[in-house]
Amino acid sequence: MSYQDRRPGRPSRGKPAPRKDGPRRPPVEDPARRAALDVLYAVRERDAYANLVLPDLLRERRISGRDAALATELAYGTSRAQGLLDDVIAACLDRPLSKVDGKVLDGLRLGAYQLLRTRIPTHAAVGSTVDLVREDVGSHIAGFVNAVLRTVSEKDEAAWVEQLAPDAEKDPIGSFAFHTAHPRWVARSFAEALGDKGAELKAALEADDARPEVHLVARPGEISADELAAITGGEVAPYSPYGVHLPSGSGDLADSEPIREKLAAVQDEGSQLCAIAATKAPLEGSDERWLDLCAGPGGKAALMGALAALQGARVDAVEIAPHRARLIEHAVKDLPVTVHVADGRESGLEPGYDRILVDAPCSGLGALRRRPEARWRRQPSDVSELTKLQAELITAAIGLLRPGGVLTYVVCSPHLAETEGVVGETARRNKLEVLDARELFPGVPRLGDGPYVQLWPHRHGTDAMFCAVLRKP
Ligand SMILES: C[S@@+](CC[C@H](N)C(=O)[O-])C[C@H]1O[C@@H](n2cnc3c(N)ncnc32)[C@H](O)[C@@H]1O
Repeated sequence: MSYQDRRPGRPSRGKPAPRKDGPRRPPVEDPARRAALDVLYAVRERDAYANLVLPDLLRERRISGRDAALATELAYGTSRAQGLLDDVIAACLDRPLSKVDGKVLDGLRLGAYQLLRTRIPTHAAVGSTVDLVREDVGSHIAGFVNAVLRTVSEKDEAAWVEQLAPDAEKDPIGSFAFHTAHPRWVARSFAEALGDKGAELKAALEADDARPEVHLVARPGEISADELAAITGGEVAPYSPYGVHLPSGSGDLADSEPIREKLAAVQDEGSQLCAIAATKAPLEGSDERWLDLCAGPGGKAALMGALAALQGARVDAVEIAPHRARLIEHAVKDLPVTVHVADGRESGLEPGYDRILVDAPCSGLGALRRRPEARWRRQPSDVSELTKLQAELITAAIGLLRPGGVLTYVVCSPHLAETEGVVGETARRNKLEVLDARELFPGVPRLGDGPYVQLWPHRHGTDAMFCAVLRKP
């Protein structure tokens, strides 16, 4: 289908006639789809993060209730499924996708998502999308958008996948990747970490494509997980003693009382478990000086700080980005945590720490559920740059650790290069003892053969966090 094929007003056989091109009608009031489309523009044009743009936009425009839920579903769902939607749209065009104007493509993605992955009726999905694109790009494009979306609507998602996905026998990873809207390289990295190209890979990718639950952490010493669950209507988490899982659709939490009062914060249960592990790794001798070397925005620093307060320890929190350091300051207010804006590779801090957490910058492949557009933005080449930085940060941490001290290395990724690869190599080179991290995750099932811990959404309901614990001789 090309722009020329479908001019506005040209009737299409057997389908509802597109609207006549006439004087511009006032736009239909559709705040949810308008917000979702504006989020897609921001992600594509400004490299914005959907999960940061949308909440601000909903607040600014006072969109709430069902409209907010629909905007969220459409903005995040469309971002998450982008590659799959693009393949379907491309199959309906007679020109490369790269020749389609950016705003028009965002509109087509939004429309195709509604057609393939929601129960919104075809006429509403198509009509509302055509209206939005017409408003932003002009009437001349309406016929084209209408025609492409009508073609998309001729099959459901399963039929499109059947037509376009690689053969499952010949290319199981490519096939699962296509079915679950993941780039192939991401699916391959999951397969390598799991050691599986079959049912478990499928389960991992499916869980990664589902909307995640929101987890809260109850601040130790302030409120128990039971109390927090009772206040919020959530459920006590299965593994973290401080965790609460909220029911889906809990809405904007920033204003809820426990969070405002700093009794609780939003934090994935896997992150909680890793921060707790960093504070519990076995140690002989003093246990008072703790360091969080990559601390922004401060989730783990706050949990470590609360645990440090209970046992008379202190935490230094290092962060290279000043704006993220400010977020840490906010998160650790009233806790025994000192924030330093510095490069962790040369922080200038006094060596001799008893415990150090290196929660290193990483590809984030373990939290793709929470960052809707990330899977399509990340590139394999990002990983090699990151592993260099990760190794440098671990090496700097080793220099700051006292003999007998423990270093916990965490990334939110299952990619072997930034997990076992970087840790194994750096530990060998520096003659560190690798401890069995599984012992620091009591009650957590399916942790494999050790000594490292890799959590997974499909096994544990957490982000895919990796944790290694090393002791300096
Ligand atoms: C994975 S995040 C840490 C998350 C944090 N621990 C939490 O739980 O909220 C990694 C952080 O490291 C910071 N960072 C990147 N390079 C750094 C460096 N060379 N030194 C210190 N921090 C760095 C990033 O800005 C980012 O805030």
